[in-house]
Amino acid sequence: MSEGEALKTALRDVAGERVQAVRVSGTAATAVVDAEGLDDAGRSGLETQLREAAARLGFADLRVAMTAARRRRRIIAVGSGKGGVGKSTLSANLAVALARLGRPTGLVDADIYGPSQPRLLATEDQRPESRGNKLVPVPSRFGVPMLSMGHLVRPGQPIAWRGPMAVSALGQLIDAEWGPIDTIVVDLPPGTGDVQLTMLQKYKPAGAVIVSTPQDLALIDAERAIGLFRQGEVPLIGMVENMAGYLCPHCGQESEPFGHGGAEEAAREIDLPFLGRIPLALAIRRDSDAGQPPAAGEGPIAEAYLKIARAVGDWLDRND
Ligand SMILES: Nc1ncnc2c1ncn2[C@@H]1O[C@H](COP(=O)(O)OP(=O)(O)OP(=O)(O)O)[C@@H](O)[C@H]1O
Repeated sequence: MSEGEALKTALRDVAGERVQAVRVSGTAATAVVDAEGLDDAGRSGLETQLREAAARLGFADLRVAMTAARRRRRIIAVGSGKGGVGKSTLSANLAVALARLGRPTGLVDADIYGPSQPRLLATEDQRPESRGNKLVPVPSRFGVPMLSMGHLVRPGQPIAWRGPMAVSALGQLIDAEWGPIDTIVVDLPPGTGDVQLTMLQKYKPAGAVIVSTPQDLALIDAERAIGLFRQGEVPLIGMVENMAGYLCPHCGQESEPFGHGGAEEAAREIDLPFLGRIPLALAIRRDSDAGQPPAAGEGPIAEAYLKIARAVGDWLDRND
Protein backbone atom coordinates (compact mmCIF):
# COMPACT_ATOMS: atom_id res chain seq x y z
CA MET A 1 0.00 0.00 0.00
CA SER A 2 1.38 3.42 -0.93
CA GLU A 3 1.80 6.14 1.69
CA GLY A 4 -1.12 8.04 0.17
CA GLU A 5 -3.39 4.99 0.34
CA ALA A 6 -2.35 4.25 3.92
CA LEU A 7 -3.16 7.83 4.90
CA LYS A 8 -6.50 7.75 3.11
CA THR A 9 -7.42 4.51 4.92
CA ALA A 10 -6.49 6.03 8.28
CA LEU A 11 -8.48 9.19 7.57
CA ARG A 12 -11.48 7.18 6.39
CA ASP A 13 -11.38 5.28 9.68
CA VAL A 14 -12.03 8.68 11.27
CA ALA A 15 -14.40 10.33 8.81
CA GLY A 16 -15.67 7.60 6.48
CA GLU A 17 -16.86 8.58 3.02
CA ARG A 18 -16.45 12.23 3.89
CA VAL A 19 -12.78 11.84 2.94
CA GLN A 20 -12.95 12.40 -0.80
CA ALA A 21 -9.29 12.65 -1.81
CA VAL A 22 -5.84 12.56 -0.25
CA ARG A 23 -2.69 13.97 -1.83
CA VAL A 24 0.79 13.28 -0.49
CA SER A 25 3.93 15.10 -1.52
CA GLY A 26 7.00 14.31 0.57
CA THR A 27 5.97 14.81 4.19
CA ALA A 28 3.19 17.25 3.27
CA ALA A 29 -0.34 15.94 2.82
CA THR A 30 -3.73 17.37 1.90
CA ALA A 31 -7.14 15.81 2.51
CA VAL A 32 -10.27 16.95 0.71
CA VAL A 33 -13.19 16.41 3.08
CA ASP A 34 -16.93 16.76 2.53
CA ALA A 35 -18.16 19.05 5.33
CA GLU A 36 -21.83 18.67 4.49
CA GLY A 37 -24.08 18.97 7.53
CA LEU A 38 -21.30 20.06 9.90
CA ASP A 39 -21.44 23.30 11.84
CA ASP A 40 -18.27 25.23 12.74
CA ALA A 41 -17.65 23.18 15.90
CA GLY A 42 -18.16 19.94 13.97
CA ARG A 43 -15.73 21.01 11.25
CA SER A 44 -13.01 21.99 13.66
CA GLY A 45 -13.51 18.82 15.75
CA LEU A 46 -13.23 16.69 12.63
CA GLU A 47 -10.17 18.58 11.43
CA THR A 48 -8.44 17.96 14.78
CA GLN A 49 -9.20 14.24 14.60
CA LEU A 50 -7.94 13.99 11.02
CA ARG A 51 -4.75 15.85 11.84
CA GLU A 52 -4.13 13.56 14.81
CA ALA A 53 -4.65 10.48 12.66
CA ALA A 54 -2.25 11.87 10.04
CA ALA A 55 0.33 12.72 12.70
CA ARG A 56 0.28 9.10 13.87
CA LEU A 57 1.43 8.11 10.36
CA GLY A 58 4.19 10.72 10.37
CA PHE A 59 2.38 13.53 8.52
CA ALA A 60 2.91 16.27 11.05
CA ASP A 61 1.05 18.97 9.17
CA LEU A 62 -2.01 17.69 7.33
CA ARG A 63 -3.86 20.36 5.38
CA VAL A 64 -7.60 19.77 5.48
CA ALA A 65 -9.68 21.29 2.67
CA MET A 66 -13.36 21.23 3.55
CA THR A 67 -15.65 21.28 0.51
CA ALA A 68 -18.85 23.32 0.47
CA ALA A 69 -22.02 21.57 1.56
CA ARG A 70 -23.29 19.40 -1.29
CA ARG A 71 -26.76 18.70 -0.07
CA ARG A 72 -29.09 19.81 2.62
CA ARG A 73 -30.54 17.03 4.72
CA ARG A 74 -34.04 17.64 5.93
CA ILE A 75 -35.93 16.13 8.81
CA ILE A 76 -39.61 15.35 8.74
CA ALA A 77 -40.94 14.92 12.28
CA VAL A 78 -43.94 12.64 12.73
CA GLY A 79 -45.88 13.36 15.90
CA SER A 80 -49.13 12.71 17.67
CA GLY A 81 -50.56 13.99 20.89
CA LYS A 82 -50.90 10.52 22.41
CA GLY A 83 -49.64 6.99 21.96
CA GLY A 84 -51.30 4.18 20.07
CA VAL A 85 -52.67 6.19 17.13
CA GLY A 86 -50.29 4.50 14.71
CA LYS A 87 -47.54 7.12 14.56
CA SER A 88 -44.69 4.58 14.40
CA THR A 89 -46.44 2.55 11.72
CA LEU A 90 -47.04 5.70 9.68
CA SER A 91 -43.41 6.87 10.12
CA ALA A 92 -41.98 3.55 8.90
CA ASN A 93 -44.32 3.38 5.92
CA LEU A 94 -43.84 7.04 5.03
CA ALA A 95 -40.06 6.48 4.95
CA VAL A 96 -40.45 3.34 2.83
CA ALA A 97 -42.89 5.10 0.47
CA LEU A 98 -40.64 8.16 0.08
CA ALA A 99 -37.71 5.87 -0.77
CA ARG A 100 -39.93 4.00 -3.22
CA LEU A 101 -40.72 7.28 -4.93
CA GLY A 102 -36.99 7.78 -5.49
CA ARG A 103 -36.17 10.10 -2.59
CA PRO A 104 -33.17 8.85 -0.58
CA THR A 105 -34.76 8.56 2.85
CA GLY A 106 -33.61 7.45 6.30
CA LEU A 107 -35.57 6.76 9.47
CA VAL A 108 -34.85 7.68 13.09
CA ASP A 109 -36.82 6.14 15.92
CA ALA A 110 -36.81 8.96 18.46
CA ASP A 111 -38.98 6.94 20.81
CA ILE A 112 -36.09 6.42 23.19
CA TYR A 113 -38.13 4.67 25.88
CA GLY A 114 -40.23 2.45 23.63
CA PRO A 115 -38.46 1.88 20.32
CA SER A 116 -40.53 -0.01 17.76
CA GLN A 117 -38.95 0.72 14.38
CA PRO A 118 -36.45 -2.19 14.37
CA ARG A 119 -39.39 -4.59 14.51
CA LEU A 120 -41.37 -2.69 11.87
CA LEU A 121 -38.53 -2.82 9.35
CA ALA A 122 -37.07 -6.16 10.49
CA THR A 123 -33.71 -4.86 11.68
CA GLU A 124 -33.86 -6.05 15.31
CA ASP A 125 -30.76 -8.20 14.91
CA GLN A 126 -28.60 -5.45 13.50
CA ARG A 127 -26.18 -3.29 15.44
CA PRO A 128 -24.85 -0.02 14.01
CA GLU A 129 -21.12 0.34 13.56
CA SER A 130 -19.46 3.55 14.54
CA ARG A 131 -17.11 5.52 12.37
CA GLY A 132 -15.06 8.18 14.05
CA ASN A 133 -17.42 9.29 16.77
CA LYS A 134 -20.56 8.76 14.69
CA LEU A 135 -22.99 5.92 14.30
CA VAL A 136 -23.52 4.38 10.88
CA PRO A 137 -27.24 3.68 10.27
CA VAL A 138 -28.20 0.04 9.75
CA PRO A 139 -29.58 -0.90 6.32
CA SER A 140 -33.11 -2.27 6.10
CA ARG A 141 -34.50 -4.50 3.36
CA PHE A 142 -36.71 -1.68 2.14
CA GLY A 143 -34.10 0.82 0.96
CA VAL A 144 -34.33 2.86 4.16
CA PRO A 145 -31.27 3.04 6.44
CA MET A 146 -32.29 3.59 10.03
CA LEU A 147 -31.30 4.10 13.65
CA SER A 148 -33.17 3.40 16.86
CA MET A 149 -32.34 2.97 20.52
CA GLY A 150 -33.60 -0.55 19.86
CA HIS A 151 -30.39 -1.12 17.89
CA LEU A 152 -28.25 -0.06 20.83
CA VAL A 153 -29.85 -1.77 23.83
CA ARG A 154 -30.83 -5.37 24.38
CA PRO A 155 -34.52 -6.11 23.70
CA GLY A 156 -36.57 -5.66 26.86
CA GLN A 157 -33.78 -3.76 28.62
CA PRO A 158 -35.46 -0.82 30.35
CA ILE A 159 -34.17 2.64 29.52
CA ALA A 160 -34.60 4.95 32.50
CA TRP A 161 -32.93 8.17 31.45
CA ARG A 162 -33.66 11.69 32.42
CA GLY A 163 -34.51 14.26 29.75
CA PRO A 164 -31.00 15.57 28.97
CA MET A 165 -29.64 12.06 28.43
CA ALA A 166 -32.53 11.19 26.17
CA VAL A 167 -31.93 14.35 24.13
CA SER A 168 -28.25 13.55 23.79
CA ALA A 169 -29.03 9.96 22.75
CA LEU A 170 -31.35 11.36 20.10
CA GLY A 171 -28.54 13.59 18.88
CA GLN A 172 -26.41 10.48 18.26
CA LEU A 173 -29.17 8.94 16.18
CA ILE A 174 -29.89 12.04 14.12
CA ASP A 175 -26.34 13.27 13.74
CA ALA A 176 -25.12 9.98 12.28
CA GLU A 177 -23.21 9.15 9.08
CA TRP A 178 -26.24 9.19 6.82
CA GLY A 179 -24.34 9.11 3.53
CA PRO A 180 -26.38 10.07 0.49
CA ILE A 181 -29.67 10.42 2.38
CA ASP A 182 -31.48 13.72 1.91
CA THR A 183 -34.66 13.18 3.93
CA ILE A 184 -34.87 11.73 7.43
CA VAL A 185 -38.24 10.74 8.86
CA VAL A 186 -38.18 11.03 12.66
CA ASP A 187 -40.73 9.05 14.66
CA LEU A 188 -41.15 11.32 17.69
CA PRO A 189 -42.03 9.89 21.09
CA PRO A 190 -45.71 10.26 21.98
CA GLY A 191 -46.76 13.30 23.98
CA THR A 192 -45.62 16.87 24.10
CA GLY A 193 -42.98 17.04 26.83
CA ASP A 194 -39.62 18.77 27.18
CA VAL A 195 -37.69 16.07 25.32
CA GLN A 196 -39.88 16.57 22.27
CA LEU A 197 -39.64 20.35 22.40
CA THR A 198 -35.86 20.37 22.95
CA MET A 199 -35.50 17.92 20.12
CA LEU A 200 -37.50 20.14 17.77
CA GLN A 201 -35.63 23.27 18.73
CA LYS A 202 -32.24 21.61 18.51
CA TYR A 203 -32.63 19.61 15.31
CA LYS A 204 -34.97 21.97 13.47
CA PRO A 205 -37.14 19.67 11.35
CA ALA A 206 -38.08 21.08 7.95
CA GLY A 207 -41.67 20.15 8.67
CA ALA A 208 -44.01 18.01 10.73
CA VAL A 209 -46.70 15.46 10.00
CA ILE A 210 -49.44 14.98 12.58
CA VAL A 211 -51.11 11.59 12.94
CA SER A 212 -54.57 11.32 14.40
CA THR A 213 -57.40 8.82 14.52
CA PRO A 214 -61.02 9.83 13.88
CA GLN A 215 -62.00 9.67 17.56
CA ASP A 216 -62.71 12.99 19.27
CA LEU A 217 -60.16 12.46 21.99
CA ALA A 218 -57.37 11.73 19.55
CA LEU A 219 -58.22 14.89 17.65
CA ILE A 220 -57.98 16.98 20.80
CA ASP A 221 -54.61 15.34 21.43
CA ALA A 222 -53.55 16.12 17.88
CA GLU A 223 -54.20 19.78 18.60
CA ARG A 224 -51.79 19.52 21.51
CA ALA A 225 -49.12 18.12 19.17
CA ILE A 226 -49.83 20.94 16.74
CA GLY A 227 -49.21 23.38 19.62
CA LEU A 228 -45.87 21.68 20.29
CA PHE A 229 -44.72 22.11 16.69
CA ARG A 230 -45.90 25.71 16.60
CA GLN A 231 -44.00 26.41 19.83
CA GLY A 232 -40.90 24.82 18.30
CA GLU A 233 -41.49 26.91 15.14
CA VAL A 234 -41.65 23.78 12.99
CA PRO A 235 -43.80 24.24 9.86
CA LEU A 236 -46.75 21.86 9.69
CA ILE A 237 -46.86 19.77 6.51
CA GLY A 238 -50.28 18.40 7.33
CA MET A 239 -52.38 15.79 9.05
CA VAL A 240 -52.83 12.08 8.36
CA GLU A 241 -55.92 10.27 9.53
CA ASN A 242 -55.05 6.74 10.61
CA MET A 243 -57.48 3.89 11.26
CA ALA A 244 -59.97 5.94 9.26
CA GLY A 245 -62.38 3.27 8.15
CA TYR A 246 -62.41 -0.49 8.63
CA LEU A 247 -61.21 -2.35 5.58
CA CYS A 248 -62.90 -5.77 5.65
CA PRO A 249 -60.32 -8.43 4.84
CA HIS A 250 -63.02 -10.65 3.32
CA CYS A 251 -65.07 -8.39 1.08
CA GLY A 252 -62.72 -5.38 0.72
CA GLN A 253 -65.55 -3.04 1.81
CA GLU A 254 -64.73 -0.12 4.06
CA SER A 255 -66.95 0.78 7.03
CA GLU A 256 -66.42 3.60 9.50
CA PRO A 257 -66.62 2.51 13.14
CA PHE A 258 -65.25 5.83 14.42
CA GLY A 259 -67.24 8.18 12.20
CA HIS A 260 -66.31 9.85 8.94
CA GLY A 261 -64.13 12.77 8.05
CA GLY A 262 -63.38 13.90 11.61
CA ALA A 263 -59.69 14.46 11.11
CA GLU A 264 -60.14 16.06 7.72
CA GLU A 265 -62.71 18.45 9.15
CA ALA A 266 -60.53 19.21 12.19
CA ALA A 267 -57.58 19.85 9.89
CA ARG A 268 -59.67 22.23 7.77
CA GLU A 269 -60.84 24.09 10.86
CA ILE A 270 -57.30 24.83 11.89
CA ASP A 271 -56.05 25.47 8.37
CA LEU A 272 -53.91 22.37 8.23
CA PRO A 273 -53.51 20.52 4.91
CA PHE A 274 -55.03 17.04 4.96
CA LEU A 275 -52.49 14.57 3.57
CA GLY A 276 -54.63 11.45 3.37
CA ARG A 277 -56.16 8.60 5.29
CA ILE A 278 -55.05 5.07 6.09
CA PRO A 279 -57.82 2.54 6.78
CA LEU A 280 -58.00 0.37 9.86
CA ALA A 281 -56.89 -2.92 8.33
CA LEU A 282 -55.87 -6.16 9.97
CA ALA A 283 -53.28 -6.58 7.23
CA ILE A 284 -51.48 -3.44 8.43
CA ARG A 285 -51.11 -4.81 11.92
CA ARG A 286 -50.21 -8.30 10.77
CA ASP A 287 -47.63 -7.23 8.19
CA SER A 288 -46.15 -4.57 10.48
CA ASP A 289 -45.70 -7.13 13.25
CA ALA A 290 -43.95 -9.39 10.74
CA GLY A 291 -41.48 -6.65 9.74
CA GLN A 292 -43.07 -6.23 6.33
CA PRO A 293 -44.22 -2.61 5.90
CA PRO A 294 -47.37 -2.48 3.78
CA ALA A 295 -45.98 0.51 1.84
CA ALA A 296 -43.42 -1.84 0.30
CA GLY A 297 -46.20 -4.01 -1.16
CA GLU A 298 -48.94 -3.55 -3.74
CA GLY A 299 -52.64 -2.76 -3.54
CA PRO A 300 -54.86 -0.10 -1.97
CA ILE A 301 -53.02 0.09 1.37
CA ALA A 302 -49.61 0.61 -0.26
CA GLU A 303 -51.28 3.15 -2.55
CA ALA A 304 -52.68 5.05 0.46
CA TYR A 305 -49.18 5.37 1.94
CA LEU A 306 -47.69 6.35 -1.43
CA LYS A 307 -50.32 9.08 -1.81
CA ILE A 308 -49.31 10.57 1.54
CA ALA A 309 -45.62 10.29 0.62
CA ARG A 310 -46.31 12.12 -2.66
CA ALA A 311 -48.00 14.95 -0.75
CA VAL A 312 -45.07 15.15 1.69
CA GLY A 313 -42.54 15.03 -1.16
CA ASP A 314 -44.38 17.80 -3.01
CA TRP A 315 -44.36 19.89 0.16
CA LEU A 316 -40.59 19.37 0.54
CA ASP A 317 -40.01 20.39 -3.08
CA ARG A 318 -42.21 23.48 -2.72
CA ASN A 319 -40.44 24.48 0.49
CA ASP A 320 -36.86 23.81 -0.59
N1 LIG B 1 -54.16 1.62 10.03
C1 LIG B 1 -53.99 0.62 10.90
N2 LIG B 1 -54.77 -0.48 10.86
C2 LIG B 1 -54.61 -1.49 11.75
N3 LIG B 1 -53.71 -1.49 12.73
C3 LIG B 1 -52.90 -0.41 12.82
C4 LIG B 1 -52.98 0.68 11.92
N4 LIG B 1 -52.03 1.60 12.26
C5 LIG B 1 -51.39 1.08 13.32
N5 LIG B 1 -51.92 -0.12 13.66
C6 LIG B 1 -51.53 -0.99 14.79
O1 LIG B 1 -51.83 -0.26 15.97
C7 LIG B 1 -50.84 -0.51 16.97
C8 LIG B 1 -50.23 0.82 17.42
O2 LIG B 1 -49.54 1.39 16.32
P1 LIG B 1 -48.17 2.19 16.51
O3 LIG B 1 -47.23 1.45 17.38
O4 LIG B 1 -47.72 2.60 15.16
O5 LIG B 1 -48.75 3.45 17.30
P2 LIG B 1 -47.98 4.63 17.98
O6 LIG B 1 -48.89 5.80 17.89
O7 LIG B 1 -46.62 4.79 17.42
O8 LIG B 1 -47.91 4.10 19.43
P3 LIG B 1 -46.81 4.43 20.53
O9 LIG B 1 -46.80 5.89 20.57
O10 LIG B 1 -47.37 3.76 21.73
O11 LIG B 1 -45.54 3.84 20.00
C9 LIG B 1 -49.84 -1.46 16.33
O12 LIG B 1 -50.16 -2.76 16.70
C10 LIG B 1 -50.06 -1.27 14.83
O13 LIG B 1 -49.75 -2.44 14.08
